[in-house]
Amino acid sequence: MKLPPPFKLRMAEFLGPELDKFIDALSSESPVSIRINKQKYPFDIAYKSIPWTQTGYYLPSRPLFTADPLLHAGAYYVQEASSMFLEQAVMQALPDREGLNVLDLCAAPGGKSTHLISMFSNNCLVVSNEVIKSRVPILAENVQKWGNGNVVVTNNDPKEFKGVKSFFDCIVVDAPCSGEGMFRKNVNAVDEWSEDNVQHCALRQRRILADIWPSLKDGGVLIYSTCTFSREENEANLAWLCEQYEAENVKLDVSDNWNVKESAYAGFTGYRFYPHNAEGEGFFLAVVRKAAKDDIEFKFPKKRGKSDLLSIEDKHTQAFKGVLVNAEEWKFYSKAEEILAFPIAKAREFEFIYENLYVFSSGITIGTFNKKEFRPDHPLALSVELNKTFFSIIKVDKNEALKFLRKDDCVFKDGKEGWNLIEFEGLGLGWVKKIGHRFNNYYPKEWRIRLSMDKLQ
Ligand SMILES: C[S@@+](CC[C@H](N)C(=O)[O-])C[C@H]1O[C@@H](n2cnc3c(N)ncnc32)[C@H](O)[C@@H]1O
Repeated sequence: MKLPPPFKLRMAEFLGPELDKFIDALSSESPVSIRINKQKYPFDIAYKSIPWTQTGYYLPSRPLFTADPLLHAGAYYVQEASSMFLEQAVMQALPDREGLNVLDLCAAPGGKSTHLISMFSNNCLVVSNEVIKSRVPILAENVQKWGNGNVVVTNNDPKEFKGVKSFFDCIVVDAPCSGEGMFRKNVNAVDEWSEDNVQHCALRQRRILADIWPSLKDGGVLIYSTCTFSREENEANLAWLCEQYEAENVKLDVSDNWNVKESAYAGFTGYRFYPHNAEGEGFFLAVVRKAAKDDIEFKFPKKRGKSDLLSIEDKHTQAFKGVLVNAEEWKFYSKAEEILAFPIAKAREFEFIYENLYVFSSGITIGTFNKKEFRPDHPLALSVELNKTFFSIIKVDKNEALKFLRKDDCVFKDGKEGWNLIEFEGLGLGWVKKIGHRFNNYYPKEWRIRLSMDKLQ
């Protein structure tokens, strides 16, 4: 790999005699790793575990992930190992995770969001935001596959969070960066690297931090990460943040065996992953806590904003309430034709997000009533809250699952007239509607597998 000389000089400053090892590591194979969705796949995993997370594993080689129906069912997420260190920041800085409001500000394609969702249960609200419109659908897809209903996917610029002041207990800023830590995985990042770009990224990151800071509650935690090594984009930005605002640096306990490097700069401590030390790509993470003032209770504004969300009175929910297990813990809403559900525990917060931000998808979309017929929505099939006794189930093998996921015409031995859930190894994949001998495949066309069956087998 031909590295830009000024980049090498910068790395020599950090690494000294270890520079050659670092450069050698950039020419070695990247580890392949996945993070398991324990709510969907609670089984023992035979692979080597990633030490800084309870649900991450290294695979011995890279399989054709597209050909695994379990990936499409949301049983796991393919994610770079270092970035799973987010779990340590959350677990250590927020040991009590009850009733919190959480924001993942730079969320697409959803690696950190799906990880956060696994750490914050239904009495918490998770807002998963992405500013770039074209990247929002893949984020929503990954969140929906993960299957939890306490999540709102939004499409807003950080400065548009102005109306959501002092609301979040935790904000994750996985900032757009110069990508030095991804040189091994993405050689284009090497060509795009320049000193100017590092400065440009650092300034953009400061803008993002300054824009979102007012949305963090007093005493709240901001977790900042990048996949780059430059000090300007990492410690220096956070030292600047603590200088500008009232915030303190939170230190984490890191085991020596993980080979994560604690870095100190201008009195600020962060955690660095170098590919020749830790088993993963280059990564940086640091945590700050906003100074706690006397009154840390968030109060909803008296005047409500506008929203297209209408709550459905309880007496009108009987026809579809049974589709969720523990339906009494969910509040039902209509949005245009659609019925959706959100945990009652966070219903007011959920409505507040609708009143203030541009919501792309949210909660569990249950379905629509068309000419009095209930038509289930795709996310319901993927939901961990689905009450399977409500539906007829067609269990499929791998071959049938792949055909279904390709949106091919399918014929099944079983199945009742009407809606049937397609299930692979106990996990919902989507819906078919049986009409006479025909099965209409309702897998979303934008999500379908595009590889041919012979390439998948
Ligand atoms: C490092 S990636 C996020 C990866 C994601 N957190 C994950 O774990 O899958 C940074 C994200 O920031 C978004 N982004 C780009 N410019 C931005 C800006 N000015 N403000 C906020 N986010 C931005 C990018 O579109 C990208 O999705």
